[in-house]
Amino acid sequence: MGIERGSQLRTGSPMLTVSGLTLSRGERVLFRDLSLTLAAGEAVALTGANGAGKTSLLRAVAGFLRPDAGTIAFGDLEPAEARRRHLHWLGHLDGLKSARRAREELAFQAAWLGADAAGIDAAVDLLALNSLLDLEVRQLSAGQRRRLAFARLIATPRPIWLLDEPFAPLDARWREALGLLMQAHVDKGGAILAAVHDPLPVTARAFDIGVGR
Ligand SMILES: Nc1ncnc2c1ncn2[C@@H]1O[C@H](COP(=O)(O)OP(=O)(O)OP(=O)(O)O)[C@@H](O)[C@H]1O
Repeated sequence: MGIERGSQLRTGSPMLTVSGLTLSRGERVLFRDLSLTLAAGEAVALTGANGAGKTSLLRAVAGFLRPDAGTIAFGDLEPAEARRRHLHWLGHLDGLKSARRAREELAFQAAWLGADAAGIDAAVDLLALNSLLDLEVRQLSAGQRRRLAFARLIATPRPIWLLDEPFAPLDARWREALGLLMQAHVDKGGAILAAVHDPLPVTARAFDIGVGR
C-alpha cells in the first residue's frame, strides 16, 4: 500500500509550512507569530501545556479555524485541495457515529474518503478489527473506538496525518502497534503532526508551543 500517487512526496521536501501564525480563541490570543515546517518523511511531536493551543493549531492546519494572521501552505498544492485529498485529521473526539455498527461506520468513512475494498481489508487486518465489526460503535471501548477511527488512515493512503493525542486511550500493546504504523507511514515519505503529552513511539522532532494559561 503506497501513499497517494501524484502527491509529490520526496523525503525532506516541505509538505506543510506554517508561517507567522497568530491564533485566538474567543478573546484570548493563544500564540503569535508561530512558524513550523513539516517535511515528507518526518514526524513532529507537538507538545505544550494544557490549553497552550495544540488542538487549535491542528484545527487551523486542517482548515477548521481561521487564524488572525499568518499563512498555512501545503507545498505546491492549493490549500483547499490539499485539505480535501491529501490530509487525514484524527481528533481526540473521533467523530464516529455511535449507533452504527463498526462495519458500517468503517465502510461509510472509507467510501467518503475514496478507499477501495483492499484498503479496508488491510486496515481491518492491521488494526485487528475483525471481531469488533458487528458491534455498534457505542459498544466499543475507548481504545477499540480509537483503532476503528485510525482504520480510515490505513484504508485510504494520504500523505499528511494530523493527529490529536492519538495514543490517549490505547494500552501498551496498541501504542506500540500504532507507533509501528506511524513509523511505516513516515518511512514511506508521509508526514505526521501529532499533539501529544507523552513521547511519540516514533522517530520524531519535538515542537513545543508554550505554557498555556
Ligand atoms: N470553542 C472554543 N471557544 C473558545 N475557546 C476555546 C474553544 N476551544 C478551545 N478553547 C480555548 O483555547 C485554548 C486552547 O485550547 P486547545 O484545546 O487548543 O489546547 P491544547 O494545547 O490542545 O490543550 P490540552 O493539552 O488540554 O488538550 C484553551 O484555553 C481553550 O479553553
